[in-house]
Amino acid sequence: MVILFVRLLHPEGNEFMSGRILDGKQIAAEIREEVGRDVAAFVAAGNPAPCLAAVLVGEDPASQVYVRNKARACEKAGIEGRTHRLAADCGQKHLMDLVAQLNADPSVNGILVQLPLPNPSGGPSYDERAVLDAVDPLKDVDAFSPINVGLLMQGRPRFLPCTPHGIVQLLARCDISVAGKQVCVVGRSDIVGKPMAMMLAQKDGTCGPAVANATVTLAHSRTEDLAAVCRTADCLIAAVGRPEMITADMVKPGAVVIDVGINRVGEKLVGDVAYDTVREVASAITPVPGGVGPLTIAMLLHNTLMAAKLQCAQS
Ligand SMILES: Nc1nc2c(c(=O)[nH]1)N[C@@H](CN(C=O)c1ccc(C(=O)N[C@@H](CCC(=O)O)C(=O)O)cc1)CN2
Repeated sequence: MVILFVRLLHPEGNEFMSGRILDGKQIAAEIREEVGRDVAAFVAAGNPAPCLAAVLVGEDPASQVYVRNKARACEKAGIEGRTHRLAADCGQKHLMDLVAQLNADPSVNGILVQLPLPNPSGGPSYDERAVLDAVDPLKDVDAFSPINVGLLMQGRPRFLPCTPHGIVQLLARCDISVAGKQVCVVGRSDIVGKPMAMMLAQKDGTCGPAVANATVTLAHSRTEDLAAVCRTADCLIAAVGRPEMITADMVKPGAVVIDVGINRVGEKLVGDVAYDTVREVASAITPVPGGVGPLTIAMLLHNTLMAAKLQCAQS
């Protein structure tokens, strides 16, 4: 892992550090290699290669990239990746039928439905919740089904949602402990914000490596004086989907800043954090691209192998 650690002199004379860059891409590569080795051992023990079915509805360019990258990552790790492409206007029933078919197919270990589902003008709208509810919890490698969300909530998770799990791995592998510390998660989405807050507040070891026991604040668009709330955080996790919304004045000096945002601004990809200026205040920060994003895919591979092992143990 490349760690940049540069000492600078502030124009006003205070010495401070430019934050260490947390290289998610490198850590994701390490995890993918580990999963690849575990897959090889699983297959060498006489099991079929794990199989992940990805369902892509419509032609959203970003979703196409993510699904393609997931298929490539599967292939490299020795996992069979199957992509099911449906037209944007295929309709709820068609999509539900495909999920039911994948649930029933014993050769499929993991199922994911790429989000967001399209919302074509004049076309059918989708009940996303109903689709995610329909995925067999034992194949739910995104951990979006109510059973898996409930198990996490109760502190006995089966699968961990990929992006928050990636962040936990990143912190652990960079030797950053949040135990007893103030963590502020900005954004209350079902995919990132809510499960992230839950995972960091759990007891040690509940969610993998010992990145837990934090005192968590879950902030959102209605939080009063968001800047002041953010400034209380030793670790600030931004998952709001608004380009460069977290500015340096919202960050406590020395805080660890994790940027989950991936926003396209013209040709450029930017996070939810104003990287250049926040880096001057933070002790460590994830870049965009190359931070949290790659970890999402690495943890999906991890979950797919786990699903294959679970199903193997049950048969
Ligand atoms: N079913 C799911 N849908 C979505 C999820 C998810 O976990 N499950 N998360 C996001 C999209 N996503 C994975 O699906 C994802 C997003 C970004 C990256 C990534 O590696 N980003 C790169 C930049 C890539 C680019 O050029 O766009 C980076 O940050 O370095 C991976 C996966 C929403 N939907």
